[in-house]
Amino acid sequence: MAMRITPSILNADLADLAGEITRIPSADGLHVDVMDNHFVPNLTLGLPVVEAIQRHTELPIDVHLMIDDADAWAPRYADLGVHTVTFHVEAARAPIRTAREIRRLGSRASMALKPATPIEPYADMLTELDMVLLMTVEPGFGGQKFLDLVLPKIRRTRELVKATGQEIWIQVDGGVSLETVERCADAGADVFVAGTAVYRADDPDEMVVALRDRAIAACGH
Ligand SMILES: O=C(CO)[C@H](O)[C@H](O)COP(=O)(O)O
Ligand SMILES: [Fe+2]
Repeated sequence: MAMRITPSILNADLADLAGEITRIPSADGLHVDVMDNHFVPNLTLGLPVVEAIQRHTELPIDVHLMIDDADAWAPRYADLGVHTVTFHVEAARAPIRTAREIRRLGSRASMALKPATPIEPYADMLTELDMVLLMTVEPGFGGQKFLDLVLPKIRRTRELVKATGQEIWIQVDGGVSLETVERCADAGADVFVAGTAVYRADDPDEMVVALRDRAIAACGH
């Protein structure tokens, strides 16, 4: 199973995004955190900035929407032509329709769950998704401590994904580092967001490679 590292630019120098992106050529994608100060108590960036980032990178862009009214906003990001659009199920009124709309517009559809949101109620809609994002911190801020209590949900999600017979990626986001990446990979994750670990490293690209190597070594599924 391929292991992918998608660094978050949340803790990069936001005034020099173009420069920061060139520091991680080995990344498998670029994770962009969109926050609206309603769904989470923090405000970052939106459509115009994502559109501008697209002009500066060949990396697949993975947009993580932490915003209310996900049904209305997610298709607008897919419309930009980004690789993946992730919306939070807690912010969606019609997650199946929204996932289908993202796919219809040509992006991969992904749904995120906060740490306390169970996966079981969504088992039957997994086939509508290309990726599930399991938050390993409460969304809103970079640099938080990894929540081990999410590990059983990662395992359960891997079982449910296996049962579909489809290739649905499982992404973890929050507190992923050299210390925690193995636990996530062993539990069944195959896409890893790392913000602080990558952008606070002396050599961010070396860290991307090191995280991927550890994930591959620990892959227990
Ligand atoms: O979605 C997020 C926060 O809500 C970020 O992607 C995440 O926190 C990455 O930062 P770090 O690796 O520092 O935890
Ligand atoms: Fe994120």
